[in-house]
Amino acid sequence: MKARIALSDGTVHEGQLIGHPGTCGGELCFNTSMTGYQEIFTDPSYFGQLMMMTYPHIGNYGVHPDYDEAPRPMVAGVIVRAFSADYSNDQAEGGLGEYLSRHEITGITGVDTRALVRHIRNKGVMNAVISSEITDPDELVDRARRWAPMEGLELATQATRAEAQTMASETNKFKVAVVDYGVKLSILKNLIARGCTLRVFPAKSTFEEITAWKPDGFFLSNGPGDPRAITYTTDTVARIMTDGRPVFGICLGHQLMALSQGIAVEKMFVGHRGANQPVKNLIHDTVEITTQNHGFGVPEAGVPADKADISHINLNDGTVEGLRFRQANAFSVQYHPEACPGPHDSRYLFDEFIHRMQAHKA
Ligand SMILES: NC(=O)CC[C@H](N)C(=O)O
Repeated sequence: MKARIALSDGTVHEGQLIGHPGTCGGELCFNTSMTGYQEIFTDPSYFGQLMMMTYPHIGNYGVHPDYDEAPRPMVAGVIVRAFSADYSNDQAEGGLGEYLSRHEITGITGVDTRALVRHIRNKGVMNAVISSEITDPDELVDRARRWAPMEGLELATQATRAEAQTMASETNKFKVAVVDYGVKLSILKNLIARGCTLRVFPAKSTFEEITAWKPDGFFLSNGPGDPRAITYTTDTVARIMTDGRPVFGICLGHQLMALSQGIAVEKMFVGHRGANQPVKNLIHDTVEITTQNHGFGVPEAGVPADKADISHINLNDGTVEGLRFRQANAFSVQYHPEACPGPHDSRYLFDEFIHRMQAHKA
């Protein structure tokens, strides 16, 4: 079946439907990871976004429940160059096509993704619509134009859990309160593997609700949408930051921590999404290859010296990738140290969080 993708600037490409027949829309992003499509499609930070993979062959190793970062795909839609209906992987428990169909995700294949990625790279990220049912290009472009812009969009309430949940570790060395704005499962697994018993709280939880559990530290998660729109958590984050117990934040969590200290967060031109982004650790003077997924960021000029030190920068464009806060027992990174998918260069950050909780307890 034919499908089309239309961008809000009038660009239209034709291809074939994959997954569920229908119409979907959102911010058109691209990811440069060569593998890991299932982890990417299920990353809750991508809620409300259309995901275009720059790697051309997608689907060829199937799907497996262990690769899920959430119980279902979270992207709004999928764009690929050459979808593979056949797969070959002795672990696979099914094909990507039926997986997308089962979860009612609409996608398009046979699209010149190189041309589309370069287009966005030059013009900046923009909204788009994919459809297998609307054939009129003008109507599709019109729908893309009318789709809600990512700036100002609050999406964490659609990615968080409804109720607090405890996840025990065998050794139970530390109690970590996780504020879930759309947390990736592999982040929780990294904390549990280091002896942390977790209580994962819904995004709207208050400081009192969270601290009643008596955690040894706080973790502020990744998540979708514009961090400046998540105003219901402002008070909670501010009080967590002045509490004294260690705080670690990843991506959206990092952005919320920055905002709580009066540090600005802005929408980026294109953003960083992929498993191959070089980052320099300015404290260790080393380079890490990192996994990233963000469209907002902290501008370097907006980090006052009395508020935070920049600990990491992106080597492609020099943007801020990590902060050590001066007025809080807190550190954060813009990228994803759990790296699912991706190289594990940055997992030392989870160990640092453990060391900080050890030191604070002592
Ligand atoms: N991975 C994330 O937490 C993404 C944070 C935020 N939604 C952004 O796009 O910048």
